[in-house]
Formats: sequence, structure tokens, C-alpha cells
Amino acid sequence: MAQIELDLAHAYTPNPQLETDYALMPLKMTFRDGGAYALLGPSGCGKTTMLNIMSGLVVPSQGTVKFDGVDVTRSSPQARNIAQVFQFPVIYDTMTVAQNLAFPLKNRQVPADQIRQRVGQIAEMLDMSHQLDMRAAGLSADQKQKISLGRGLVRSDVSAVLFDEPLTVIDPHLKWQLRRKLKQIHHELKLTLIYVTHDQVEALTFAEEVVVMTRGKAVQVGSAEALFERPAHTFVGHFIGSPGMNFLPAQAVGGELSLQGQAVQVPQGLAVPEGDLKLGIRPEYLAVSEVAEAGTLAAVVRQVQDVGTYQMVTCDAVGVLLKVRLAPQTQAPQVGAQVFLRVLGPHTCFYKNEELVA
Ligand SMILES: Nc1ncnc2c1ncn2[C@@H]1O[C@H](COP(=O)(O)OP(=O)(O)OP(=O)(O)O)[C@@H](O)[C@H]1O
Repeated sequence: MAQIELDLAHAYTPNPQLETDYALMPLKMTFRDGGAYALLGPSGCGKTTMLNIMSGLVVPSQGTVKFDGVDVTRSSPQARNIAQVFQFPVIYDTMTVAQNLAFPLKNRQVPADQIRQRVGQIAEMLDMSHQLDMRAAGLSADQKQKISLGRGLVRSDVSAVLFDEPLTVIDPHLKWQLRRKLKQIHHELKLTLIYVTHDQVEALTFAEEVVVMTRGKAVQVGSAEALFERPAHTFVGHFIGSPGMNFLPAQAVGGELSLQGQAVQVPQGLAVPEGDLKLGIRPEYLAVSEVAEAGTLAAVVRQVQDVGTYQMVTCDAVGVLLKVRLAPQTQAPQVGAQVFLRVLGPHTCFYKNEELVA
């Protein structure tokens, strides 16, 4: 296992001038030895580019990649000793499940008894012990992809295992099980795992730390809790959560706060930074009050939806639609009712130029 350090930028075109010329903007990042990471972001944000730079499939156009302090920027994937699992199964159809799992170990001349022991362990972790003697050709796409995962995890001496959207072909129910399984396997095997996905649930269940990316930038690296509670960038607030964070333009001058032109009294003990801001509050933390109090903003209820596990109340606050998540049994306000939304409280975040300032 290795600690991976990136200090680089990458453009696929020569002589990049504009930000948009870069697939990855200049970044510095360290992936801890034995850590479980997810690279999360929408299509085209640079996740695969970052993964391929780590594996050695892409050489960054500037900067370095280090494994345990050693510069490997120009080393091949083989020399870096990386295992990779792709979106689609990469296995030998004519071999049995056991032979497929053993292949990466045989290649490295691992002794037969150790191969048997490790293949048995990995098969058991992936619930494939009963299929070890079956030919891969006869198995479903799900099962084949499980073999690919197993092949990625079977060697204990790799620097890291890199996964590029490995659960894409997996049936939704099995997907849920495999995500949890991978987390458990990480716990047991202590491998450095880096996992690319555009699915926040996948990233948040699997990883200890999630790297949230947008437009070639890593905007936050943090635990699921940190990304939810204190999004460092408005993109993280918007991208993480279901639905994402509510945002309101805000101006603070001399301790007076105005939201969309409405003066809002700041509750005692709450510090609000000065200047042009964006106020962010998650739908889970936005409480509805029938009376105007310090920290509340007047709004009109536009829609109440019962989503099963919760109720979603959409309110119009001076032209901005804000979402409130209420527990299923809570009495929701009527559509058309005038309410007061508690926008200021311990969970309120303030942003300047899209970056968290308080
Ligand atoms: N081989 C390439 N040549 C030129 N441009 C590329 C190449 N590969 C990726 N890009 C561009 O680099 C940017 C980042 O792409 P990348 O595949 O890393 O994003 P991603 O987040 O992995 O997206 P997806 O989830 O769709 O795979 C995109 O604008 C993409 O069009």
C-alpha cells in the first residue's frame, strides 16, 4: 500500500490558456495509505482523468505524482503496482471463477497454497465461494463484475486499487449490497481504495473521505458528515443532499442582514460576516414557524409533497423557492399559507464568491 501525492494540472490540449482548457486545474492532494476515497462529481468534471493519472494511463501535462515520496509521474501502471477495476467486467470467460481470481497472483508467482488461501478469502467476502468451480462464461453480468472486483482486490501487495464506476452494470439491489461489502472489505484488508462515481449515495456509503469535483477542480475533500454539515463550496451544498442546500442572496452591513431586500433580525450569539453573501441552509434544517421571530424570513407555501419517508414543502421567499424537509407525521402547513422560515441558526452557512466564509 502507498500514500499517493498529487501536485499537478492536466490539459489534453497543448498550451492551455483558459481555465476551460484544463481537464484538471492545478491541485495538491494526498491520499492516505490504507484510506478509502471516492472521487465524486458530474460527468466531465475530471474524475477519470485524475484516476488515470494515478494509475499511469495518463501522464499529467504539468507536475508530479508521488507514491510514498517517490516520483512515479512517468512510470507505467505495472511499475506503479496498481490494480484497476473498470465499468465493465475484464475477465477470462473460459476460466473458472477460481482461476480468474487466482490469475493476478499466478502472474506474480505467488506460492500455490497462498493463492488458494487468498482466493478462498476473497470469494467468501464476495459471497462467491459456491461458484469457485463454475466457468465465468455461464455467469450473469453482475456475477462477472463481482469477479472483476475480486481480481482487483486479490493482491495484498498493490499500491492501491482504483475503481472506475465499477457498479454501473450491477442490478440496483445487488449494488446496495456490494457497496456495503466493499466498505467491509476495506476494513478487513486495509487496502488503499480510490473509487470514481457520479452517484453521491455510492460515494458516501463507501468512502471515508469524498473528493467532490466540478469543472476540473476538487472543491472539497471530506467525510460524509463534513460535506453535509459544512459544504466548503456552494457546489458541494447543491450537489450533496436530496434535494441540495437552499441558497439565498444576502447583504450584511454593520451587523444588519438583508435577504432579498427583506431585513432579518440576527439572533443573539450568531456571527454574520459583512458584505455580499450567499446564505445556505439545508432543507433538513429549515424550520417553519407561524410567527415572525428573530432569524426568520416571511414566505408563502407553494407546494406540499408527500415523498413517503418525508414531506417536501416548497416555499416562496421573496421570489426564491426554498425547500423544507419535514418528518412524515409532522403537520405540514397549507398551500397558500403565510409562514416564517428559520433561515438563521447553528446550521446556517455563509458563502462569498461561492466559498464558505462562516
Ligand atoms: N482523451 C481525451 N482527450 C481530450 N479530452 C478529454 C479526453 N478525456 C477526457 N477529456 C475531457 O476532459 C474533461 C474531463 O473528462 P473526464 O473523463 O476526466 O471526466 P469524468 O468526470 O470522469 O466524466 P465521466 O463521468 O463522464 O467519465 C472533459 O471535458 C472531457 O471531455
